[in-house]
Amino acid sequence: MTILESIRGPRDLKALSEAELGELSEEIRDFLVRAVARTGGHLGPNLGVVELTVALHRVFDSPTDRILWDTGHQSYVHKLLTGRQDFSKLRGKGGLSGYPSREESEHDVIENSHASTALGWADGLAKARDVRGGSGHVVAVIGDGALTGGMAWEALNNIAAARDRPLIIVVNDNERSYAPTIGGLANHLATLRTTDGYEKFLACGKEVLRRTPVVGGTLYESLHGAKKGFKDAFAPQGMFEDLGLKYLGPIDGHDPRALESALRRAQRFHGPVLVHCLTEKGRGYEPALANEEDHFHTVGAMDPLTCAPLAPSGGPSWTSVFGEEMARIGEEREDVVAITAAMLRPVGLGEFAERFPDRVWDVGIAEQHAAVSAAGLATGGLHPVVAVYATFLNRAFDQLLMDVALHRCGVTFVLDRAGVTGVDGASHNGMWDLSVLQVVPGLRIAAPRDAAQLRAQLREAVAVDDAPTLIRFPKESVGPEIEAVDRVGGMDVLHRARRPEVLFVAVGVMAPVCLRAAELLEARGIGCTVVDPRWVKPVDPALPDLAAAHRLVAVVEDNSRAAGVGSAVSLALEDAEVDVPVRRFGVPEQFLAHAKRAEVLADIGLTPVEIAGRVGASLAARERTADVPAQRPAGAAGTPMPVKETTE
Ligand SMILES: Cc1ncc(C[n+]2csc(CCOP(=O)(O)OP(=O)(O)O)c2C)c(N)n1
Ligand SMILES: CC(=O)[C@@H](O)[C@H](O)COP(=O)(O)O
Ligand SMILES: [Mg+2]
Repeated sequence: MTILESIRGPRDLKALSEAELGELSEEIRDFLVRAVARTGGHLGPNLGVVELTVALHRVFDSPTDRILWDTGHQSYVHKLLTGRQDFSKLRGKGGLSGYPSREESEHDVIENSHASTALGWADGLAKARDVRGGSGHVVAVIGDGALTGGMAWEALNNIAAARDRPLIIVVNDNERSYAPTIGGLANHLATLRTTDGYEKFLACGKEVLRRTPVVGGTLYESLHGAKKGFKDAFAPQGMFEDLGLKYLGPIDGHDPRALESALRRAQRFHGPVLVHCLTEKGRGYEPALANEEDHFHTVGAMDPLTCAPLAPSGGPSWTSVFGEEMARIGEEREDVVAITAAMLRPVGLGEFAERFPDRVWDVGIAEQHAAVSAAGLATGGLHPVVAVYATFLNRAFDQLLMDVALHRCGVTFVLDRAGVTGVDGASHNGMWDLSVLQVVPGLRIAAPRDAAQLRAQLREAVAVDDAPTLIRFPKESVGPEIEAVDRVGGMDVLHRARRPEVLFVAVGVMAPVCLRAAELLEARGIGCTVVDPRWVKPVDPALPDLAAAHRLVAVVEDNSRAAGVGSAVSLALEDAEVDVPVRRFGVPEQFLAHAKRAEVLADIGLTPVEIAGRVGASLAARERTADVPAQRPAGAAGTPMPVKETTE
């Protein structure tokens, strides 16, 4: 049995010797490379926190002491040490989540993978402990990237003010988000890193004094008092201390003894203390360290030796189509600029940045700032494109509403990973944008059905300079192009029956799903029209009249059913006094467990068979209550037959 296999919980760590700790770190790294190469996941971040996580669980007593993980993608080692060593289905249906999960363990607190929240959680937990007269430490581990998020500073402002409230912040400083972390904070952390000499000098001085009893002790106390002045002279006053936090560091985040010593010092401190740990993302795995792009922040399933992907890529991604078109637009329009929130390459801005380095900004993990800065850029005469993952735009809603839209700024938001993403679990699905953003006056939203539409709609969007525009597309490979057979208003008609009864409004990538559902219904004698509105907000003025020529409207969107495009279509028909029922198909108002995108879509019924079955049943139900049954050829499916299960 390996040492790792003998670890059933954090208690089993306490008795390990220094040599065993070294062996355990090696076993954990070996395990991570093999397991994550099999399933895909966050390899680089977890390789960087092996010794740190072991030290945390040796010094503190989780779950009495609360250990919080910011963003949570670096919690695999924490899971290994808290009784969860079956990584065979990591991020897969029924397997371990890729983030902390309360359902999995009492050691887990923050489940969402949205960065920069851990310090806020820590502030609240520490206050609750004190108000309730509780005990136990609150320890928040936050990355240098997550520390660039505004919420972290809102929390720091509160934490630092409570000089007598014990709270431990561990900064996991590996100098990277995906790419090297940007900004003044990163520069400041770099300055602090250079005070390493001060810490070593201090440690060495203490060692000498420790060995000279009595005199040494007295001398130590007097020197201790002088230490602050000494530190000022020899080490820059970190802004953390200026804020009122005790600063310990920089600490070698891969040295168990240094880590434990610093954490025990922090433990004894009767106020907020920040432990600045220096770690290496991807440590111990050469291919990760050599990967300049992101040190294997996230990897797909791959051969651990060659790093060759195990699954063949399914063709060009939406991200790559966006990135290529952005670069072409950048050539033609020198007023078009771009903003990323620490995800330049993941959102597809790599090529644009290479060609126009002065026209792209990485603002750190700061989506709110990205939106407000874009309002400034637009007002300054440029056309900014803000590229983020859909789920992360949630936190910039007010800035989009009150800074961009209120001032009618020509800003284009591009949401990658819109709709169900799947393996990253509940907090990563981009399933809220089409609902939340419905209420933004003047905002125009497009949902492309294929690559050609993405290119066209992106160009249409950047041509708008007096209102915000937004384009959203999913995390998957781009499907085959779907030609329109007609056009009604601004909408593409993708299919039209001779005697149409059902109008499918297909939002973006739901077009092929709607076309297949229409096929299944027509096999039962129910004629369908399928339209792709292209721009889903505002609802196309021609849609109510088109709907009026049908008996039922089915709106299908890869977004929450609540208050999405379906609701907007209902409102548009109501306003036009068109009394045709609308069935809304989308994502239920639930937090969806992690699984592959296709598995989740099947589980929530966003498949052609399910949709066709439910549309057919709807029609039948209306037939039963209608005065005059629809005239259909014999054998039509006015009387719904169970839709035979076909593999879609
Ligand atoms: C609000 C938000 N925006 C973007 C992301 C995407 N994201 C996940 S991890 C990461 C980088 C985190 O860097 P850091 O905090 O330094 O942690 P590390 O991976 O270096 O350990 C980003 C940008 C996110 N999780 N949350
Ligand atoms: C933790 C985080 O938010 C990102 O690393 C995310 O997991 C990446 O998602 P993709 O793999 O879809 O790029
Ligand atoms: Mg980092």
